[in-house]
Amino acid sequence: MVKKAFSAPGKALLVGGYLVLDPQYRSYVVALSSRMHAVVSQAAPCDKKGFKITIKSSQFNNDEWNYMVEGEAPFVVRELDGRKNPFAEKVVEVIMNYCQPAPNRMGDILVEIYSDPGYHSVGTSILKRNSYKEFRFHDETITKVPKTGLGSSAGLVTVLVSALLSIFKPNLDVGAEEDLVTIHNLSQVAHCQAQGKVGSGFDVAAAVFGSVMYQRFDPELINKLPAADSLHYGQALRQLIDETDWKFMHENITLPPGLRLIMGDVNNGSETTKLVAKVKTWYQQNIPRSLEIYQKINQGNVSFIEGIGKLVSLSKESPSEYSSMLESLNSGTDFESYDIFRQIRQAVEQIRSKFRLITNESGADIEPLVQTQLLDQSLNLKGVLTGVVPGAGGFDAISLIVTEKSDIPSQTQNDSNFSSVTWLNLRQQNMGVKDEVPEHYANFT
Ligand SMILES: Nc1ncnc2c1ncn2[C@@H]1O[C@H](COP(=O)(O)OP(=O)(O)OP(=O)(O)O)[C@@H](O)[C@H]1O
Ligand SMILES: C[C@@](O)(CCOP(=O)(O)O)CC(=O)O
Repeated sequence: MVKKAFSAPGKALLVGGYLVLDPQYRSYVVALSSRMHAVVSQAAPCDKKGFKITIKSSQFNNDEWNYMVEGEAPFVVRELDGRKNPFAEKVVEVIMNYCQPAPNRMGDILVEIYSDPGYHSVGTSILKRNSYKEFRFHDETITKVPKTGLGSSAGLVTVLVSALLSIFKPNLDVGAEEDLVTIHNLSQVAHCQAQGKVGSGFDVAAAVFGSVMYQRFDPELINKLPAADSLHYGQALRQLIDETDWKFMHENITLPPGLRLIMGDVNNGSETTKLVAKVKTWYQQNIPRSLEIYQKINQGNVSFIEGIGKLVSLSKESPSEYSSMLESLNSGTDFESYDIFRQIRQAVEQIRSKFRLITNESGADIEPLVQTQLLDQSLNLKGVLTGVVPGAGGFDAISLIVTEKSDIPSQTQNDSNFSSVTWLNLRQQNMGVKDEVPEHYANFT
C-alpha cells in the first residue's frame, strides 16, 4: 500500500492586518515551526459502487469523519454519521469535483491528521512521542480545545488538499511552483467555502508557500463559482484552478539572520469575525478619513517591509557592521542610533498608533490597552527590535522580533508585567508545504 505524508506551517501576520483584505495593500506573513500534518493511504479497489474517505484526528479524542463518494459529478459528499467538520468536508468535495474519479474503481482512502503542539492550548493534554515527532493528545473533540490562533484550519485544508491530490496525481511535486499554485488555489476555494466567506487568504498562502509578502486575489474569483451541486461546477472549478491567473502576490521573504520571532500566548482569545465586522462598519462610516488612516497604516507597513529588506541586504553586504548592530540591539545599548532599526521601530509605531485610534473609534479591540502596555514593556527588554499584536489583533497573542541571542523568557520570568504571557515554543520556519516520511507517524507513546 502506498503511503504519503505532507506537512504545512502555521502563520503570524506581522503587518497588514485588515488592509490585506483589500487587493491593493501588501502584507508580511511569517510561517512558523508549528505544522499540521497529513498521512494518506489508499486500499486496493474492491467491487463497490462508491468509496469512503476517512479523516482521523486521533489527538482530539479520536475524532473521525467518514465521507462517502458515489455516483458521478457533481459530487456532493456526506458524512456517514452526520459529524461536522466543514473544513474537511469542503476539501473532500472540492477535490472530488476537481479530480472527478470513477467511484466504482477507487479503493477507500484514509487520511490521518496530526497537529504540532503550538496550535492549541496545552490544557490537560498528554504529550506522546516517537523518535521523530511529538504531539499532544487531548481528551476533547477538536471544537472544544482552545486554539492559539496559528491558523489550524488553513493548515488542515492545505495538508488535506495535498494528501488527497497526491492520490489522484501520483507525481504531485510540492517542490514545484506549478503544483504549489494548484494546491493553493484548491485550498483557498475549500477554505472560503467552509468559512462561508472569502477572507484575505493570507493564512492559506503561508501554509502553502511559507513566509511571504502577500497581496490577495480578487474575491470575485471564488464568489462567482457556481453552486457545488450545479452541473457546471466541475468545469468552472477546473477552469478557476488550472486556467485562471489569480494575480496574487506571494513573494518569499525571510527575517534577517540573527533575528527571530517569538510569540507570547496571552490566553484570552478574540473573535476575528466580530473584529473585522466592527472595523468594516467604522471604515464605511468614516470615509474619506478612514481611507487616509489606512494609507498611513500602509505607509508604516511598507516602511517596515523595506526596513527588514534593508537588514537582510546589509547582513550580506557588510556582515561585520551588521553583527555589531545586532550586538548593540542584544545588549540594549545605543541601538537607536542605527537608522534601519529606527525606521523599523517608527514604522511599527505608526501602524500601532493608527490601530489604537481605530480601536477607540470602532470598539474593535485591535490593540487594547493591556496589549499596548505589554508591547511597550517588551520594547524595553534587551534584544527586542519591535513587537505587534499579530493578525486581527485582540487579546490572543503578541509577536516580537528579537535577536537570536536574547533570552526573553528569563528576562520576564519574575516580572509581574508579563505574568499573563506564556512564551510559545515555536520559531520562524520559512518552508511551506513539504513532503514528510509516512513511517515517522507511528507508535506514539
Ligand atoms: N487537527 C485537526 N483535526 C481536524 N480538524 C481540525 C484540526 N485543526 C483544525 N481543524 C478544523 O479547523 C477548525 C478551526 O478553524 P478556525 O478557523 O476556527 O481556527 P483557526 O484556523 O485555528 O483560527 P485562526 O485563523 O484564528 O488561527 C476546527 O473546528 C476543525 O474543523
Ligand atoms: C483581520 C485580518 O486581516 C487578519 C486576521 O488574522 P488572524 O486570523 O487573526 O491571524 C482578516 C483576514 O485577513 O482574513
